[in-house]
Amino acid sequence: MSSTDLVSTPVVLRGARPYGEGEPVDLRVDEGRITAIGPVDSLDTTGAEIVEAAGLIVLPGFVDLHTHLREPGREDAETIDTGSASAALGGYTAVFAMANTDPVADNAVLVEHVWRRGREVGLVDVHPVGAVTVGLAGERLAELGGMAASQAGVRMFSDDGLCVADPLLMRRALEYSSTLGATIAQHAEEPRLTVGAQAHEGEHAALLGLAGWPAAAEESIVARDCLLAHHTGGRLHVCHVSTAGTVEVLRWARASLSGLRGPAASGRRGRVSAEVTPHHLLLTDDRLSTYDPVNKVNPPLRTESDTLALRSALAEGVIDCVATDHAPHAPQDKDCEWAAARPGMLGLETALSVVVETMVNTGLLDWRGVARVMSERPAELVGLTDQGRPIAVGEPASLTLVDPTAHWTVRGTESASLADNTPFEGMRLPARVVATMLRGRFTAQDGKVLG
Ligand SMILES: NC(=O)N[C@@H](CC(=O)O)C(=O)O
Ligand SMILES: [Zn+2]
Ligand SMILES: [Zn+2]
Repeated sequence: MSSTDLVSTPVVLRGARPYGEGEPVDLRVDEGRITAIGPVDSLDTTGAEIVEAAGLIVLPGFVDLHTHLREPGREDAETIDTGSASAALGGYTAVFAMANTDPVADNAVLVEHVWRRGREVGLVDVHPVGAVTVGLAGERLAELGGMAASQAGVRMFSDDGLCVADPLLMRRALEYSSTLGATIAQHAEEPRLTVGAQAHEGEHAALLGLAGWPAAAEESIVARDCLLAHHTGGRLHVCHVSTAGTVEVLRWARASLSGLRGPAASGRRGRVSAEVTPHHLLLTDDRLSTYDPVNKVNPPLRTESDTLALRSALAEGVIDCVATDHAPHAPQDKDCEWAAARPGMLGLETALSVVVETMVNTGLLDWRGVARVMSERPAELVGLTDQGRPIAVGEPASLTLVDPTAHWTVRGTESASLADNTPFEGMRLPARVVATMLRGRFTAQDGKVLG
């Protein structure tokens, strides 16, 4: 039995505001579900642990469609255990673990192993993402059916880290996965346009003499794949959208290719969804001047006008959700010269604060909107039925308590992740996750992980 199945003590959360709206309420949780919601001090507290939550906001637990947990293969950078702890501290109750491990998660045995290990740790639901192609080699399709039918019930496939560049293979992947009700998450990067690329192709890369990664390398693949999704009826999810041009392509695809939007259209005419990372919402390529590889990421940090376009697209729903692309790296892979460093940034513990800084404090999203982009929409995209649910009686108690008035200073060394490659080091950010509850049991409280 996994620790998440243990019967938990009843809890009454006292005085929090669901979605930051209306009057504070008390919310009672028994055996993993919300059993009562009422005015403060109106509920039966018999046998319950009372948790004071005045001034806090309660949201549905966050769902991350894009996490790198590095196990198996790079347990020196992250493990399912440490990555789950980081997720719980960040307010997450479910994460999708990318397949670019060593060995690659391209078969039923491996995805079941990751899934089972996630259950044993029990801090967050770990859903393995299966590779699209065998060994991420981009040559032949992996056994998608076997992974979907395994205990792990894989519902998302991705070669993330690499692009499924061959259009015929991408077509076949979309066709095959649609019969499984699964989604292909594409790392959109035309490899011929990014040979040796080190940074966003623009003014800063030119000044520093770094080989450029042009926006068109992303946009051309996104355009191609939207057409293929339309043609095949497959479900496409675009990973880490980073450019204003990609936003325009998504807008066009949704407006002109009928059937690309909304659950009603899923299945027959194809469907396209997209995510943006917190770092692409906040950071720009002017950070490159320090040559600090902590700023190296794929796709690269872009320009300010890109960040602004990404923010509006997220607010409007052209980009569906926030996904962290939490990419821990061991010190020897980051504390080295720029060209040798691996791309990737930590993200799980800072995601909410960066979303508040870029989306809430700018007036682009309210807390209801935060629930939509960090929990409800990602859960819906992959068909999770017990995550991203309304905060209502009878629903699973997978919840995140947030202090909207807190400020904190990011320190990589204080994170639960094994790695410390946060690009937000030393930044003072707004809002803090105070507690995370997975099916009625606290997984994190006041910055501590509860195992
Ligand atoms: N984002 C990154 O820069 N790196 C990711 C791979 C990826 O998401 O493409 C990683 O696995 O480290
Ligand atoms: Zn990627
Ligand atoms: Zn990734």
